[in-house]
Amino acid sequence: MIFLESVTKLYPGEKIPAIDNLNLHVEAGKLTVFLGKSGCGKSTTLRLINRMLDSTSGTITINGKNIKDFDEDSLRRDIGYVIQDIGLLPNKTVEENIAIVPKLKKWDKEMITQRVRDLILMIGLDPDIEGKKYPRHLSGGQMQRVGVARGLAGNPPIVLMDEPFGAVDPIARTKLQDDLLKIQNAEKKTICFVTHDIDEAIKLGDKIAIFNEGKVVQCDEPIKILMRPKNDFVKEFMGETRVLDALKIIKLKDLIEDNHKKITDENLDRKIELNDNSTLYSALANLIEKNKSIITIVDNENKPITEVSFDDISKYLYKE
Ligand SMILES: Nc1ncnc2c1ncn2[C@@H]1O[C@H](COP(=O)(O)OP(=O)(O)OP(=O)(O)O)[C@@H](O)[C@H]1O
Repeated sequence: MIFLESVTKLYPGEKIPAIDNLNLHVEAGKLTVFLGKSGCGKSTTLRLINRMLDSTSGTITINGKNIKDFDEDSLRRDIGYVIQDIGLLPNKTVEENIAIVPKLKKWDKEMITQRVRDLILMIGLDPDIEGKKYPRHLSGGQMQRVGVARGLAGNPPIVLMDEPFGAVDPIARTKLQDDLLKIQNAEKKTICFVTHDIDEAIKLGDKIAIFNEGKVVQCDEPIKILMRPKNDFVKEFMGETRVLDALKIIKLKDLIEDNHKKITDENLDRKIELNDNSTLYSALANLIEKNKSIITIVDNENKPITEVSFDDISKYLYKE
C-alpha cells in the first residue's frame, strides 16, 4: 500500500544523503516498525511519506498514486502523525485536542463526540475526568496516550508514529504498547512506527524494517529478522540473545499443531500446562528447570495432550 522506490533525500548543504536509494513496501493494515540506530534515517523516511519533507529523487506511492499528486492538506489529514513531543495545544482540553482533525474534516457534532469518547476510553482514560482536563494537568504517560488518540481521531487509514513512547518510564511504556496493540487489533491501521528499542519492535511489529545508513537492509516478520537475518549487520544488530527472543514469540501451540506426538511417558512430574500464552521459551525454561529432555504438555484439566523434546524446540526454531 505504501511503496518507496529508490528514494533518496539529501538535506540542503549536506554531502551525504540521509536516505540513500531506499526501497520499502509497507503493507496495508499492518504495523511496520522502522528500527535502527540513531541517525540512520527513520524519522526522515516518515516525514517523506506525509510530505513534511520532499525527496530528492525516487518515488513514493500510496495505493498506487504518487504522493506528489495528492493535495498536501488532505494528504496530511488522512495520515495520522504521532511524535514523542506530542505538542498538545495547552489552551484546549484533552477532548478538544483529540477533536481537532475530525473538526477540520467537518464531521457532524455527534460523530465527533462519539469518536472522541471512544478513543479516550480506548487509551484507558475517563472521558468525564481526563477528557475535561488541560494538558498541563496530565502525567507524561497520559499525554502520550492523548497524542496517540489525537493521531487516530480522524480515522486516518495511515498513522505515522515517531518514537511515541520514548519519553515515558518502562511500566507506563509497557501499558502504552499493550493499549496500542489492542487499538490496532480493532482498527487495523497501516502504521509506520519508529523506534530504536529492539524489544518494542519485536513486541509491536507485524513487520520490522531494519535501517542502516539511509537504507532498509531487511523488512520481514520479527521471527524472520531474528532467525533469518539477511546479513551480518542485521544479525549483530539484533544481538546475541536473538534466538532467545525468538523463543519468546513462538507459541507452543503452533509447535504442537505442527508436531503432534504420542505420549511415551506418563510421568507428569515434567509437565507444562498449555494456554494461549505458552511459548517455546516457557517450555524450554521448564525443560532446563527439571533437567530433562522431554516434557509433557497438559491441558487445563491436567490431561496429557502431547510431549515436546529439546530437539523438537530446536528443529521448530530453525524450520523453513
Ligand atoms: N534538517 C536536517 N538537515 C540536515 N541533516 C539532517 C536534518 N535532519 C536530519 N538530518 C540528518 O539526516 C540523518 C538521518 O536523520 P533521521 O532523523 O532521519 O535519523 P533517525 O534514524 O530518525 O535518528 P534518531 O533515532 O536519532 O531520531 C542524520 O545524519 C541527521 O543528522
